[in-house]
Amino acid sequence: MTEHDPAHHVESVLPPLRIGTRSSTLALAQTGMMADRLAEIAGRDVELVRITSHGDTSKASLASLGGTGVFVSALRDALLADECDVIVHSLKDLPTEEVDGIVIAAIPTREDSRDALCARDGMTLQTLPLGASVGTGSPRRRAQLLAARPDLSVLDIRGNVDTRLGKVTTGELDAVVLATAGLVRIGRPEAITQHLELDTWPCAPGQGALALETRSDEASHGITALVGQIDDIGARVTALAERAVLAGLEAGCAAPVGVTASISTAFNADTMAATHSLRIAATVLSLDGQRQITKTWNGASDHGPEGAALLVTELLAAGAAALAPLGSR
Ligand SMILES: NCc1[nH]cc(CCC(=O)O)c1CC(=O)O
Repeated sequence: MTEHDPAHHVESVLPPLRIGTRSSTLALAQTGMMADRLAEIAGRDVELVRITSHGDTSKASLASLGGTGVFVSALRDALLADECDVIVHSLKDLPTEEVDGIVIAAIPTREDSRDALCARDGMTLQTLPLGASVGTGSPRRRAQLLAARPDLSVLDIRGNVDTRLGKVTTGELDAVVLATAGLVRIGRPEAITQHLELDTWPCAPGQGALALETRSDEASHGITALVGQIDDIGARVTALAERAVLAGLEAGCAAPVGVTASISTAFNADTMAATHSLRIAATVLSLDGQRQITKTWNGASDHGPEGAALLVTELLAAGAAALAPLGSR
């Protein structure tokens, strides 16, 4: 998908649908995929509008800039200013509180939500040498790494997915932990030397899911409905259940919290109907990885918000707030 792909040129009176995106390799890859799908269903031209924020140009740590929210705000400002019609985010980077004038019009089918170890020489968490250096900017991943291997030297890194991978290629680090989804989307799945399984290594809430936002005013209803056609109910239910736990804990994407939701479908021969059950597992870790609390909930897939609320109550009752700085959202 390029900004002016002739394959997507359709004669019509409508101006092109403008899709706002960050300019990182990952953002362009995932927005391009969504642009292709929207062009197909919209029957009209689409164009990408690149939005650069302070977070993309500054070398300061992400935390000092106010977290990943800096990227999100720039996109939302452009959407509200009518510089674009749709914006595409990684759902896990979206703060959990709602914003006036904006709706999540679609959460498309989710990519693999597992984290991945990308180590030199094909190594795994088990085979990395004693004291090996592993890079991550995420407190959750740091805590999970130290829980598995307290001897590791976990280094705080930031930058785009390609920059992070580069630190392993050049020998600066022995390994980095990244999201499988991002690696797949930028076409680098071969860099993965070990998938970290969700039952022992829960992901960030919403990891692997995208969120497409539109304006919620009357005039934008047509666009919201159009974008809504690429919503995936399973992705929405699981990703929003995971985010509800994060919101209930009043935690942000930088908190050492992993939440994984999954749906299983069974056919009931008595009622001749399929039942969809939802499982949510939430873990809060201490920053040093030495302590963790995990709670799980199983129920009907349309009771995700209630399940998430119950988990939050149980986690807090078990002392989650004392275990880790959940922080402000
Ligand atoms: N915070 C950066 C970020 N936001 C979304 C992804 C990956 C793609 C996804 O989770 O959908 C990444 C990179 C990473 O965590 O490795």
